[in-house]
Amino acid sequence: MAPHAEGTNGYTNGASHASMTSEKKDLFTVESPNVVYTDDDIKSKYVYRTTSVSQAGNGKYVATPKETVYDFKVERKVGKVGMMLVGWGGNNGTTVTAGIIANKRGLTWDTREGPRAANYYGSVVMASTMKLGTEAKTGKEINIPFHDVLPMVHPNDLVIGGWDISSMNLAQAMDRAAVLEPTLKNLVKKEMAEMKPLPSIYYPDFIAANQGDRANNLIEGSKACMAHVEKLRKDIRDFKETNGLDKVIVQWTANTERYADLIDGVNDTADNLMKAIENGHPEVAPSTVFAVACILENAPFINGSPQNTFVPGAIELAEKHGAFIGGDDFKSGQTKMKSALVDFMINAGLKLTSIASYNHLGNNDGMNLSSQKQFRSKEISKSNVVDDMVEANNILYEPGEHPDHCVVIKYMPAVGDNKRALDEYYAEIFMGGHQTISLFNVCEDSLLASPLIIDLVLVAEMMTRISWKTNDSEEYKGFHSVLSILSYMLKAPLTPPGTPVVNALAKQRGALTNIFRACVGLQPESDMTLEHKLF
Ligand SMILES: NC(=O)c1ccc[n+]([C@@H]2O[C@H](COP(=O)([O-])OP(=O)(O)OC[C@H]3O[C@@H](n4cnc5c(N)ncnc54)[C@H](O)[C@@H]3O)[C@@H](O)[C@H]2O)c1
Ligand SMILES: O=P([O-])([O-])O[C@@H]1[C@@H](O)[C@H](O)[C@@H](O)[C@H](O)[C@@H]1O
Repeated sequence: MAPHAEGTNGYTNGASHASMTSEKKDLFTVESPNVVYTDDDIKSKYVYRTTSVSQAGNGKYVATPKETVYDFKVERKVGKVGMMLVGWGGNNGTTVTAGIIANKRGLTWDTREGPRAANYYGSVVMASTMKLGTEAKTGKEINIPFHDVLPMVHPNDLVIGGWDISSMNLAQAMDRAAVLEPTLKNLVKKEMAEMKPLPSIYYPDFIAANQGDRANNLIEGSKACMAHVEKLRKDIRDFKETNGLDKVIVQWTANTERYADLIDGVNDTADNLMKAIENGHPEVAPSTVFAVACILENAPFINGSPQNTFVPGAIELAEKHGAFIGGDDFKSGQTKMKSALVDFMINAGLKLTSIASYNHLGNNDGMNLSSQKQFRSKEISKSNVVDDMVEANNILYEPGEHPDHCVVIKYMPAVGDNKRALDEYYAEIFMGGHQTISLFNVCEDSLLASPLIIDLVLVAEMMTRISWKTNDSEEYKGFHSVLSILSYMLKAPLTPPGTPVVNALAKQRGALTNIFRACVGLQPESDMTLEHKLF
């Protein structure tokens, strides 16, 4: 692909590249012949620069710089967006709902440490910044709120709904969750008492038996069927119509399910999965039925739990329909730290040889995970997070060599949502030495997960308004159905079949940041700062 000639306006439609009117004045404008603003969208030509490597024999390589020109288009109108949570009555569901209400109303409440105000701390979109560039005159670094890099929906504007197998209204469920301060709960409970989860599907074999007591808000039927798919599709359509929404994003924040067996002829292809649902096959999980319903309704579906919701047939179905899916398992605390610390240690040339991760917690999630099959789903998602970082360093690790790694989770009711995470990282260092790093991390699990639920909705919704093409095609199209751009918020990132999984936290954030920058024609964030070195 011949690189686009820099400096010429790649557009002939006469649209000026600075005239822009939109409901919300953008924080910045990109002045470039490759970026055009209209009332409806932002179009940019972006030169994507990579290095193509080929083997030259006897262990040598040839590295060839490569350029691909992409045309990106961002729809500027945000529209009215709904967030539907599966498991809305859980600790995460009630906490994120109360948090958005508190922010929307600008609430403050008393605590033992004094007054506290609503915030979005822990959300990368709402509470972090990115470097826009350096000030022309002074060279000073200018950082902007992440939320302002593209026209994104504001969480305060989200219309929230969802399903739960428990009939409790959101105020009762918030009390049951025991996460938030009573002073805050009192300010939002009236509004939350009006929120009632829709009945949901419940296939007992997929979650711990100890969850049975709360299952009193059910759609009839205890295994997959097309009636369930159609009911959930109708729920989404009704929610959209009742609230006058332009789109709905659905997230699974219900209990962790056991892994589903992967069976040829049942869930290996889209057609077989649909047939399996029609035939009521017992190996189709509730989360997969939700995924199918969302794919058919073209509602992005994100799995915040570790089970293998996206069996191969579900991924193929999403690809066939051009629907967005993402997952798996919110990356909230212990694993988030791990994906940063392991990246630091290995990239510092320290040979990590053992990672021991233990945690205990006393919330309902912990109770569900006290059942071996459900714990196994979580053990898998918490264990694979170091693979890419280890494989990338063939100086420290032989092929197939990796640190010892154990994951232990215990249910201790007394501590409730205040998860305790203890980690020990043990490494070989210079000349036969050792380094031991021990971490003790205490947090309300739901206060870490709730901002991730918000980020996942905001980014997934943004992706529905981004399309791309190359010079040799007229048609713009969406990103691949599997939204690997969501990886930063997830423990076990789902990626398009055959593409690599990246777990390193800094790389995940870099991908998210730089893809959004590319959509307005900006080059990736570079820490080279040559302007401060070459003068
Ligand atoms: N920090 C975190 O809280 C965190 C981090 C990573 C992953 N997760 C995952 O997020 C999920 C939710 O966590 P939580 O603490 O809110 O758990 P929770 O047990 O408090 O809430 C789960 C909710 O799902 C409901 N539910 C179960 N099956 C359902 C179904 N088929 N349809 C609709 N609702 C159903 C339950 O009634 C419950 O209200 C869990 O799978 C957990 O592993 C949580
Ligand atoms: O995100 P993270 O802190 O690594 O992992 C957490 C686990 O430690 C915890 O036991 C579980 O209940 C949460 O759902 C979450 O998965």
